[in-house]
Amino acid sequence: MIGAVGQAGYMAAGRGNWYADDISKVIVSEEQIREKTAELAKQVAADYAGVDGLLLVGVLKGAVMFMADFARSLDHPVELEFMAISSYGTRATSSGVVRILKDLDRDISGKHVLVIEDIVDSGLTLSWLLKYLTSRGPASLEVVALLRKPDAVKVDIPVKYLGFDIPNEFVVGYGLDYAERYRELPYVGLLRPEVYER
Ligand SMILES: O=P(O)(O)OC[C@H]1O[C@H](OP(=O)(O)OP(=O)(O)O)[C@H](O)[C@@H]1O
Ligand code: HPA
Ligand SMILES: [Mg+2]
Repeated sequence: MIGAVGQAGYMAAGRGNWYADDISKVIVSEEQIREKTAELAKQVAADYAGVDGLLLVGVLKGAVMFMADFARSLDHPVELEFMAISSYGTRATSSGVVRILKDLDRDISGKHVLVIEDIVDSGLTLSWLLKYLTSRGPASLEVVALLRKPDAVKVDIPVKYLGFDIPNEFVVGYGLDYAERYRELPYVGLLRPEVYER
């Protein structure tokens, strides 16, 4: 479980000031994200050395920042594909109903697929997505997830490449939103409950 670090540095640097009253602390800093992303990319590059046709499937919108940084850290040729799925909408808990907003644009059969996710919370999104992708016949299928909430997981998901286990609280930033806001923050922060309980 990763600890919290102070927010003062970001405030002093003038980043995320708009949200100063909404974020109570930084859960994963920009530097921690950068280091972990490089570490995960190194593992993946080693595991897939010599493998042709590695396809990263990013789960929009939350994975947008992580996908971009991970792909650029990876010393291996990849192709990029995106799906947009949503189960949270404007709520702070999963609706349990996964909706496809954008499907794959192509056939993934015979491809080595890595799903890129920002967070495994209840696990419902990935559980659904892994079944869906498996039915499309990839040569292999694994998950790279930046964050996981071990105390929230309802469905056990095999996450081969994991960044951080974090506390079971609602977080935002680095792609993660509440009601479409906060995605652009460069770090992952704890959203004050007053914001989503308003
Ligand atoms: O493990 P779960 O409880 O299913 O939660 C994880 C999913 O929830 C979020 O997506 P969301 O539905 O908020 O869509 P978004 O990425 O467009 O924000 C997040 O980006 C993950 O895809
Ligand atoms: O903690 C979270 N924050 C934002 N979006 C999410 N989707 C699942 N869990 C979260
Ligand atoms: Mg969301």
